[in-house]
Amino acid sequence: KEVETQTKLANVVVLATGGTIAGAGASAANSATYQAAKVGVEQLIAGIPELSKLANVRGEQVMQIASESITNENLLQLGRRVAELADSKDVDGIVITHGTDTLEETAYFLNLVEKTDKPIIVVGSMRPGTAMSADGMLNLYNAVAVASSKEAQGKGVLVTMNDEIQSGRDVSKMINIKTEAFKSAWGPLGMVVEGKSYWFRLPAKRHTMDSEFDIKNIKSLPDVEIAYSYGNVSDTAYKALAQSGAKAIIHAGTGNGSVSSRVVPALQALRKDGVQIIRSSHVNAGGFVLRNAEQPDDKYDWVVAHDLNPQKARILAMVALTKTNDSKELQRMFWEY
Ligand SMILES: NC(=O)C[C@H](N)C(=O)O
Repeated sequence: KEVETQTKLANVVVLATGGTIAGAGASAANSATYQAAKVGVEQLIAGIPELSKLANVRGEQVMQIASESITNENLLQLGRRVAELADSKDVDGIVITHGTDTLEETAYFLNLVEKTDKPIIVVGSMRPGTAMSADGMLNLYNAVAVASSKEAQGKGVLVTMNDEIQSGRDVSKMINIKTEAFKSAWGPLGMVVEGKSYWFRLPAKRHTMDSEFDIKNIKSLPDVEIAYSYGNVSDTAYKALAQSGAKAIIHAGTGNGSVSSRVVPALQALRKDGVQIIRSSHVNAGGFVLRNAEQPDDKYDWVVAHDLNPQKARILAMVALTKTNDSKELQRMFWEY
């Protein structure tokens, strides 16, 4: 009987990349002062014996970094390893432990480029494992639970933080320090409680199997940069980014992705020089930028990021630019993904 149940367990691989979930502080009182990316994947898994009841879990250390330092090369390396594992008959689900600072970027990237129905869950923590009320253990337990469940198949890349199942496309780190840091403007997809998932909605945007992008065809990612807007902003950053070789600039705009009259002429000139201009918004709870509202995008040949925040817009722009440099095609992609 025992053996029979064992063989029915799903095979889940935990790919560890670092972050606070692998962090360690000097004392249990250090919930905010600690070093990220210290604990290895074997120790993370061994720290949660209950995982063995959910799945056959094995770990791989892909990198060991704080996620603010992740590079495009790191993204590609991780994406390729995920694709290899997803192609393997012996793997049913993949969990990626990750720092929370850029977790939303990695989750969205994988959501765009991984051609698989198998569950891919990205997870992190707000407190290191050495702190009182550390959240990593439960977040990881929940990630393995979702990764080993049939219901998670075909729902795109998911994020399990604070008992919630979020779409990797929509979710964003909205606050630091607090454990309820990850939110989506459109709400979570479900909840995980005691290792069981409860679903309430599905992602509406194209992802994974339904995506036109494939990590296997992406050799490198083009340089896409973000410029932040505010009162009294100048065009210096925009020009400097273009000069350093940016193929597209994400305008992290105020409000509806509005552009200061001091910056508009520079952006018109950069577009004429071939740089793609993509208007996003840095409002905290989720922007909503529409074409030709605030600025005549049709006339200037600019693109709008719609509800994607600047850092997610950068991810889609990089992936999209591997296929096309046509602004109309880029805009289509920004509506569909
Ligand atoms: N909570 C965290 O994981 C923050 C950390 N700086 C990281 O992203 O790696």
